[in-house]
Amino acid sequence: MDDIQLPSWRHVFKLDPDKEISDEALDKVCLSGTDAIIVGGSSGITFDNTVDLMARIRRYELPVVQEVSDLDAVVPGFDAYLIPMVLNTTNPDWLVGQHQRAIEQYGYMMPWDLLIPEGYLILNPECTAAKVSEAKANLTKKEAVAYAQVADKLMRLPLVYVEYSGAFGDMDAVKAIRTAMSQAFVIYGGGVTTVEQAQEAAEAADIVVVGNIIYEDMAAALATVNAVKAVAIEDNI
Ligand SMILES: CC(C)=CCC/C(C)=C/CC/C(C)=C/CC/C(C)=C/CC/C(C)=C/CC/C(C)=C/CC/C(C)=C/COP(=O)(O)OP(=O)(O)O
Ligand SMILES: O=P(O)(O)OC[C@@H](O)CO
Ligand SMILES: [Mg+2]
Repeated sequence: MDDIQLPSWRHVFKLDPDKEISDEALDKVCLSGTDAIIVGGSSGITFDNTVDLMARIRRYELPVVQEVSDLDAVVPGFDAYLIPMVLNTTNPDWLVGQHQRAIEQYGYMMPWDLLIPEGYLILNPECTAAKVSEAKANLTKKEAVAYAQVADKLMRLPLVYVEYSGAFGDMDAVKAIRTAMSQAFVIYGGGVTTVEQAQEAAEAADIVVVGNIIYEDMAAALATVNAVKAVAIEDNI
């Protein structure tokens, strides 16, 4: 984690291997001033489409990390691997089950130093990740904060990812989660499409992730970089 200086990240683009992106568009994303690229998605992720995207991003200097959502699509060569553990899943397979099988399968070849576990809190019941991981995503603010505290204070995970993929979330809830953390950084992702939303998210979370808008409106996506970085956030931990 030290090697990729994740605590200094403020803005990150998430690229989906299952979606087409032209070389020209990728150039804009990678030279945008964002702090890093996350490669991941919740469906249609394969080894081949992930290798292809990683190789194209590797031409640039910025860090590139894979968010693992399918064991068959783990690709060597990323700077680090984000490992989601879905805190509010109703099926332990998405919390520790697949993880146990992955560790058993990789054995001594597991690059432990490159793994960054993230307590994944999915708060948009309509998003693919919620459906895939059987998450109970309709939570009150109090319930959401308590889940995040499980990750931070009991599991001591370095990251809590508040996921609203596809919809702009409740920034009061994100702020309350961040305030309740003792050591975990809070990543926010979901529905950031405008400068105003980027600013609001940057006031609430340590790191803001921007995904879908890249494929819909490149200018709007690029504008989120400076919008996030212009917001100073006080150290929380
Ligand atoms: C030699 C070498 C490099 C080895 C690597 C070894 C390695 C890294 C092994 C993996 C270790 C490990 C413990 C893996 C865990 C495996 C695993 C599959 C865990 C479960 C992941 C999980 C909980 C998936 C559920 C869905 C989810 C939360 C996905 C991630 C989030 C995401 C990308 C959401 C956004 O998706 P998107 O497609 O944008 O969604 P929309 O449709 O809503 O836009
Ligand atoms: O695609 P969007 O809605 O921007 O969300 C970003 C990210 O949190 C998805 O995992
Ligand atoms: Mg997406």
